[in-house]
Amino acid sequence: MARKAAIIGGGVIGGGWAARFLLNGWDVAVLDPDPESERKIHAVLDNARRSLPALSDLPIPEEGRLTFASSIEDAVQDADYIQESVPERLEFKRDVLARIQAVAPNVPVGSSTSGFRPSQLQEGAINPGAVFVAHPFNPVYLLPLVEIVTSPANEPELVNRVQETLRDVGMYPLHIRKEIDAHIADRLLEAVWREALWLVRDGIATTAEIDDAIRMAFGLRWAQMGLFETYRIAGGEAGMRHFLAQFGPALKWPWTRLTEVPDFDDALVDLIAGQSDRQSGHHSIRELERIRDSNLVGILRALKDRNWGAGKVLRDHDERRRSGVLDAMVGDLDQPLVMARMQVLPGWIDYNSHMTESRYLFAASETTDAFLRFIGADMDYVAGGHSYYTVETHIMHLGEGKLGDRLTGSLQVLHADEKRLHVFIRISRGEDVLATLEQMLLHVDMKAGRSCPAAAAILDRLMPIAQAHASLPRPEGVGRHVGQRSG
Ligand SMILES: NC(=O)C1=CN([C@@H]2O[C@H](COP(=O)(O)OP(=O)(O)OC[C@H]3O[C@@H](n4cnc5c(N)ncnc54)[C@H](O)[C@@H]3O)[C@@H](O)[C@H]2O)C=CC1
Ligand SMILES: C[N+](C)(C)CC(=O)CC(=O)[O-]
Repeated sequence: MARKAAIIGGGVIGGGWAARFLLNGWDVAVLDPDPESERKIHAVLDNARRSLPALSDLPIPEEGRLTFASSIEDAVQDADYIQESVPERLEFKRDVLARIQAVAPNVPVGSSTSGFRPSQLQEGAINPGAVFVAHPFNPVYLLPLVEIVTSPANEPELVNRVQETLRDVGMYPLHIRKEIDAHIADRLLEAVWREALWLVRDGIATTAEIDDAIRMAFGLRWAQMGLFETYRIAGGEAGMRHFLAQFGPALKWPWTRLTEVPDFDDALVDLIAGQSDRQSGHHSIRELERIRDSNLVGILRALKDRNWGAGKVLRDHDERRRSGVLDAMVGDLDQPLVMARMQVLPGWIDYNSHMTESRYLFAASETTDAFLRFIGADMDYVAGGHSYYTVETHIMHLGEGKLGDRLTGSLQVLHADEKRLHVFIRISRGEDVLATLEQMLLHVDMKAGRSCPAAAAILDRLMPIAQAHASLPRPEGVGRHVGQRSG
């Protein structure tokens, strides 16, 4: 049975939480008194459905059930997890938490608060131990970080359980060592934000120029290495010590106005809002969200290819899901085995507006790799020095994949012996086969650089499948060479 999350407050952040849980297969109940809330949540969900599935080549779980509750009691009933995302006012949040705990005192309830400490939220609570801060980042359905801030009232067992829950929906819980106003990330962001306001107010730069200064340079560095690793490199071969010796004294000069706050008078608000309108007003907010989301997907996928930073979180999430997905997909062993489910992503489309040829080979690799893991030739096996290498592939293109198409990769074993694995892969959209790939793989001793028999445990899994597939009709196209007439 699907687990249930109750989302209390369905604005910018509550909507993002709802999408994160729903697209990871949880049922979600949203409570928000705003009469427009349902429309807004659906708009956020539409954007999330375009972007989140593109982070992985595994199929996303079946979407959970979304309901709109009419009361807190209704929303939190049977909930496994509760997330509060109401406006940032302490008394208001305390009141909402008290109403939640009057009906669900023992369910973990995370607060999205950007600045309050958990002990402030826990004051006067019915069960302070179940209340903690789970501070996410916009868009919650794409960005993995969630700052977990706790107080001594929170038992380690609950904190571990909450982190597990959030990992399950693809997030990266960072447990902050000590509670502090505004946690970690918002302290850093506020420093930049405050300085930027001065630069605009003093006429040094426009909002667009400040954004360029960030996105053309250090924003890119921060996205993949953060601050300290970046500065270590900036110290040259001598590293961080040299960097500190060179730039540490400059902190005293001082370049910034960090402790001062500009007056938010009408003149400053008009200046910033006016410049922002000129910079970005030709896009609606939902359009800007879509631009942001597809850029984020591109960056995250690049990091995922490198197994680095936020990309490593995506990979780990795939690994956690992979075995469950495979078990649910494979089906009868005496039929071609559905080993991969994929979606045609924007980066797979070429100048002919269809799925580019190299991606068919990629789709086949995903299929074969899943099969190899299925028979036990997984990463541990490879780490032991043995693997399968592809020595020949023949691709036939039979149809056109289009952006967003959901594809399956199925695999039929044509022949297997202790060294050779000869397979036939179909890349299909529903019943339509878009491409077939015939491949020969050889089992190799990677250190020696030559073929050798596979381990007995691998053959024990492989050979029964090969025998079962031997009675399947031989697929049309097996053994074809380029230029051969069909029929
Ligand atoms: N906007 C952002 O970038 C981020 C905000 N946060 C935090 O998330 C929380 C919510 O912020 P946003 O979503 O930006 O605000 P928002 O104004 O977009 O959403 C707040 C929602 O709460 C609803 N609400 C008001 N009274 C309620 C009640 N009694 N019960 C249920 N819902 C109620 C409102 O109708 C509104 O839809 C705040 O604590 C904020 O600090 C955290 C991370 C980022
Ligand atoms: C502006 N903000 C303080 C609400 C921002 C956050 O809390 C996190 C984010 O998404 O930047």
